[in-house]
Amino acid sequence: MRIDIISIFPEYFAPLDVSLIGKARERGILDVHLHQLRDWAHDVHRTVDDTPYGGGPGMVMKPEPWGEAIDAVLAADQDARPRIIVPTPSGVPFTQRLAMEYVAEPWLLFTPARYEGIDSRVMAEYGSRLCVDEVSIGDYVLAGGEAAVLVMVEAVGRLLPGVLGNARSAVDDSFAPGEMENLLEGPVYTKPPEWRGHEVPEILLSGHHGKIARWRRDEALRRTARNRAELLAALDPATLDKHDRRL
Ligand SMILES: COC(=O)COc1cccc(COC(=O)c2cn[nH]c2)c1
Repeated sequence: MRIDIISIFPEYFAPLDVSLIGKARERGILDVHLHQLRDWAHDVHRTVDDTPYGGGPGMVMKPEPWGEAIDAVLAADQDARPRIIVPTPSGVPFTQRLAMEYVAEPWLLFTPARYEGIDSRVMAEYGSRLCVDEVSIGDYVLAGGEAAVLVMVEAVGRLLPGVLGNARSAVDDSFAPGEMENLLEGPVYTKPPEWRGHEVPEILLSGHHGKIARWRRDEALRRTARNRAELLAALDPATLDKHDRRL
């Protein structure tokens, strides 16, 4: 998978050199290209923003530098087209399901904005011939989209085959489509069996896999009811067996 990121703070993406994503890059599973937006701002001050038409607070990112930067990225591979992802509070929710859709894409282009956002004509220009997604990682406003890009690259990158290693499959994730979809992970434990007077739930030491699976689902349902009751409402009743309904 190829990922391109255009930003006025490319140094913000140093974390993509370490840990899981860093290793995936070393192993050639992931190919990340960073671009400094100001390289396409040709005035002496390399200006990328200006005051908003219609008035209002803050500044808007000018269309010209973005247009030239995106054109330059697209020119990197004439035979392919990237999916463009714009982090914004006004976007569709970023979910595990969307991450699974993105991991199937051969090429992603992230365009994190600063200030009040990018002149809307930029995405209109590319939306006519490419897939342009405005995506939100949550209902809050950041100073820029760079942190949102880090979140999405990690959520997508960890799903790439070979990144998590055989010990761990992303299929078992919370929110992953299927049995655990719309359920939060329950508690997890490891050695020692007793720590500062706290014991590991007996069932987990029993080796009885059927009962352990049942206990884990119960704990997932309880935690979901406590922290995200609205997700329970989204649960397909057909997937709730009589035991669940009793909870
Ligand atoms: C076309 O879209 C744009 O121009 C982007 O506009 C903005 C405006 C303000 C802040 C941001 C950065 O993203 C977030 O704050 C964000 C993403 N997810 N949750 C919060 C982006």
